[in-house]
Amino acid sequence: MCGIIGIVGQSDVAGQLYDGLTVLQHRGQDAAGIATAAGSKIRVHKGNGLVSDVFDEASMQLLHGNFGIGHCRYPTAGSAGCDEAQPFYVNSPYGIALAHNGNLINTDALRREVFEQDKRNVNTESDSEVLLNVFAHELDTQGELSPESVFKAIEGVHRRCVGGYAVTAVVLGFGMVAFRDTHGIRPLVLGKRVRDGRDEYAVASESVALDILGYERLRDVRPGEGIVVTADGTLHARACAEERAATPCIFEYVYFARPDSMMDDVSVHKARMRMGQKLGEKILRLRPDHDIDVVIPIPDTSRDAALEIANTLGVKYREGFIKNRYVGRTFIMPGQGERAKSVRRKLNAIPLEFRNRNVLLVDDSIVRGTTSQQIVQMARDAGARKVYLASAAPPVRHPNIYGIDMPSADELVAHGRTDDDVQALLGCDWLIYQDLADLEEAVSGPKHRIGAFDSSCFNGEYVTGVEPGYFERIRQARSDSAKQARRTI
Ligand SMILES: O=P(O)(O)OC[C@H]1O[C@H](OP(=O)(O)OP(=O)(O)O)[C@H](O)[C@@H]1O
Ligand SMILES: NC(=O)CC[C@H](N)C(=O)O
Ligand SMILES: [Mg+2]
Repeated sequence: MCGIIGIVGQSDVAGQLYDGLTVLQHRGQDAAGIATAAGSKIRVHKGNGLVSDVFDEASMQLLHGNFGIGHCRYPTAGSAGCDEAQPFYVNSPYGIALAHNGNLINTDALRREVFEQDKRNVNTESDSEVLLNVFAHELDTQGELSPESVFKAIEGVHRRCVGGYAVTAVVLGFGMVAFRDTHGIRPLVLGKRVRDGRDEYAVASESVALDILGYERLRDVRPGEGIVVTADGTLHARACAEERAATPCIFEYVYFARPDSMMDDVSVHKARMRMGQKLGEKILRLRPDHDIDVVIPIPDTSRDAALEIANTLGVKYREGFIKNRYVGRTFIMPGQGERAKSVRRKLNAIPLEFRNRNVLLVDDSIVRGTTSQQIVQMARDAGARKVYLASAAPPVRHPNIYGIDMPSADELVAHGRTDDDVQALLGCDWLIYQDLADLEEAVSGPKHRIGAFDSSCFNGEYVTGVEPGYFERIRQARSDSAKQARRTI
């Protein structure tokens, strides 16, 4: 899941973009970049690494302009090389730079179409560069540059691109553009602040970026909607596709987003607490006479849910694993070897909290099983009598194709396995998963703010539909073994 941000201010925005990216870092740790527009130049600085690695004082000083965009990347297409870091730039028409969160599922067909019909070469394997060229071509076919011609171009993108996408772009001499796929799979929020009596606007993947920059959260960008903020700070917005209710990716609430973010008007923190409450109630239903002594979260993301499970069970909550704050998120690391090694480097047990106790470990999700398998063993080594494991999400049994890099079903520990099989594989004494209906209810909340979700990795139902043969193609291109083979060629 990448993080994106776009700002139109009244003075240079590079500093704000940098600060915004640092709080979106949890969405992508592989590469980062900023593009700003001033005079006759779009300036782009990007590279592999964390935001703090990619930028230094010298590079920041070159990023002039009162409007710009930023990106931190977690690759789901192409390679992890620095040529596929974002934003991407294209010189015609006008000069455009674009940053994309999500994943297109018709990239191959689009790439051919862009080359044969639009006469544009896409120079990398990135789906985001394809998306940029589709947008550029669609804008090129419009008349004079105006908010309306940009909206028409976004309509063209929606007609041609299939998949999940939240996008920010800058058009030289004009302003910032933002849009969200027609299902609203990927998140995008709009904010405003006033400086010296003049309006400044920002869009970002998560509202936490708006918070720390002092922007008021106005609303989420609607599915299919286009946003244009011209360089003078005037906001234009209109539907660029038939209006429909958003079906946001439920995995954002389970794992990706920061708990202090609001997404599609739902507090991620509250959603996670409700997940804990529901799972606690399920445990009580199935085992009213349970013998759990203590509930221990697997940090970081499961903490909110674990605390509510403990409250619901009336059992102590203890921090039994200490996280090394200098190791990043393991799930979004590119290869299985690195992920597996990182769990042990990242988490260490406090034996005192485990010795002679029946512990309930809680994780937000179990995907490849990399974390839970090692953690269950660590709990036993630390002296636990029995080790139970609860997952605040249902079993992940299907690939994600809209911006989370789990393309291959056979890498998922629950794929083709019963819950008992997974329990045996992970080595725990009892494994309990959240039910999907409970998860969806937990996220939409008592006010039913979200009617339906993209829950495809849990139920195999893909809101865009999927062409026959697609899953096999991405499995061949993007499975861990395919990536490993590419690295060794
Ligand atoms: O079953 P797996 O394939 O191991 O994936 C699931 C685990 O990965 C994530 O943690 P991560 O370390 O990425 O981040 P966190 O510190 O935010 O929990 C998630 O929170 C689970 O703990
Ligand atoms: N996770 C994402 O949003 C990835 C964006 C884009 N598909 C890339 O691979 O760079
Ligand atoms: Mg985790």
